[in-house]
Amino acid sequence: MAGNLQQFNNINKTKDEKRLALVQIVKIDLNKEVDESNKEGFKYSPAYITTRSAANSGTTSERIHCQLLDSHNAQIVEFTLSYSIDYCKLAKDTFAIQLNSFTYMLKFRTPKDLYEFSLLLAHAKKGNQLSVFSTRTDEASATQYFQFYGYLSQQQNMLQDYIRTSTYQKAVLINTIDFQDKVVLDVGAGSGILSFFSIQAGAKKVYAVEASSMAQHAQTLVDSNNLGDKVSVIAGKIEEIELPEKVDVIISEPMGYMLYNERMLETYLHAKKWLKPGGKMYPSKGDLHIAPFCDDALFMEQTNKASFWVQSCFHGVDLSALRDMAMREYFRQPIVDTFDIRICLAKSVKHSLDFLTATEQQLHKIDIPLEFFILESGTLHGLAFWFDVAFQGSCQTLWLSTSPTESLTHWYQVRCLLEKPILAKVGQVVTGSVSLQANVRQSYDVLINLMIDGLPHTSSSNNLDLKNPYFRYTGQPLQPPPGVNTLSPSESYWANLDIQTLNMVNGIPLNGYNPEIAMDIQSPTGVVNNTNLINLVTIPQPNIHPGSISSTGRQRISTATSTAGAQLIGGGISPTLFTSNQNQTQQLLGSSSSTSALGNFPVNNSLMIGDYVSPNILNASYR
Ligand SMILES: C[S@@+](CC[C@H](N)C(=O)[O-])C[C@H]1O[C@@H](n2cnc3c(N)ncnc32)[C@H](O)[C@@H]1O
Repeated sequence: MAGNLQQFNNINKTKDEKRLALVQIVKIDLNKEVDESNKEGFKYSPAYITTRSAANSGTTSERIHCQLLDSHNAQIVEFTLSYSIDYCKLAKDTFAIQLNSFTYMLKFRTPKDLYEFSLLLAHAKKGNQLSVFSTRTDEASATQYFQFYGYLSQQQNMLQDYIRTSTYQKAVLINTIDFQDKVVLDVGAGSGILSFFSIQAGAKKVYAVEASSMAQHAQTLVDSNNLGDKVSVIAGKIEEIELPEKVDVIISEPMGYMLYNERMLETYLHAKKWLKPGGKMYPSKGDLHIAPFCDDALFMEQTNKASFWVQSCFHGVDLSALRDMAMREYFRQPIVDTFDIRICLAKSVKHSLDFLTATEQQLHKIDIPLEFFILESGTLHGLAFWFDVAFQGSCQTLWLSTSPTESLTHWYQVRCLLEKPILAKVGQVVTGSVSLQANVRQSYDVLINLMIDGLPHTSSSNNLDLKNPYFRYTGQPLQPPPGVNTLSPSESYWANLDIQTLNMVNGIPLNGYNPEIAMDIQSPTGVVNNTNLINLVTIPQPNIHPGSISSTGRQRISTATSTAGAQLIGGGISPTLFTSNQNQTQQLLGSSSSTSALGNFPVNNSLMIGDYVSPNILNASYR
């Protein structure tokens, strides 16, 4: 009898296949009585169980594949261990496992052998338990999601969002004290860009965890940048991987549309199980802003689309029975694009989330009470959403903003329409709520409820599907909403021109009224070359693509006239300009040409839309 389990543990048929000895296997058909031959079976005679790990489809977790073999190596039964398999210890040396309608009694030579075998099973069952991620995510959604992020082109789109990427880099580099000689966890590392920034700030070790196949590309970059000793790329989900140590800092870019789409913030919060007490989070806080807006054109556009279904004789067919369904479908779509802040009828309500203290569970249902003091009369067509995140570093706090008043990012803004708009008058108070209910499609059902305070008959609500937004951004310059002019536009235009003319000499703008500007320096081409003015040709341009979102969408509407002011919000200014003088910065910010002010890169909006594939085309866009 080959009863020593330890001895058989060492018999590896393949690298990860183990053959374990059993005393005997008795198969019991629960519907029949145990026959005589099976009684014999309890005598010691060799039998085996072999276990082999097999990758789970689409995930990095492993299953344990088992075979029960008799003494002649013939297979008795084959099965895969899962958390749902029933097994129990029957006696100090006997173990029962139920597979389909049969129970197999596995009798071991000694209790110690049984104990070792049950440890193996317990471990396998644990390994097969659904992770937090799998429990909350539909498998098809996860597959599509990680396929999306496995494309270099999608990572490029994010990297090329200049506001996003440069704000992250700046947040890290102005707070090197938080990174110097520290251990960092990069949650959802993608190409590894945030890991590289952490190393630039002096981190001694970075664990770059990435669940999509992008992990391989990140490894390539780590190797080609000779950082293999400092950056460890770990392929897998944060919820399922193990780290060799706890970390001082967690860095991540987990924000989706409306902040919460993708449910990756939950992954970010989950990662705190690896954070040392007192550790830092980059970013550390998120604010979701919500404001009521008026936009007749948008409302009409959606309504008109549904009007197609009003036709009573479309190729001879009456479609009108589906008109209401079509309306429902269009109004269930949150609209992703940008707008002039002046369409907002009241100041935004802010809902803050402190990433250091928040829990994953808190994000399963987010209820936000609303109270708006109407500042502008108009038809309230719905709610506009945008978000800001803060990097509250030990040295300095930096904000990354997706506000309509700031430079456009690839998150744009999101608007949720009401099918039944509300007429709101200045001085009135609008109350209500937004409820975000997480779903297994890595997104949220958005329920909005609004009414003029004290007037229940004005109440209006809508239920939207954040997973299926309508991508409406065209890149066209923004039009101010009608009815915002309190001065005569024609007169103020000419008045403005007069002021500009006063400030020009031979068509060249003066630095205010500064008489000291020398206008007499001639370039070899004969063009006046004023050293106080920025020279777009000779300024070294950063080797950074300004991003696919740019000047045609919206330049930052800013009251800040200094570079410092712009730096605060991570505005769309090239790093080289942080050192240039105020005139230069202002001149560039004021640029309205169709080439980017940041590096003379031509901006092609149709290309941009092509890069950020509309969810309505592929139904697979997360950003
Ligand atoms: C918005 S991208 C950010 C990529 C990169 N950090 C950057 O800033 O460019 C989010 C990344 O997180 C990964 N990710 C999402 N959920 C994850 C999870 N649960 N575990 C590990 N990676 C995840 C995605 O595959 C994706 O590459």
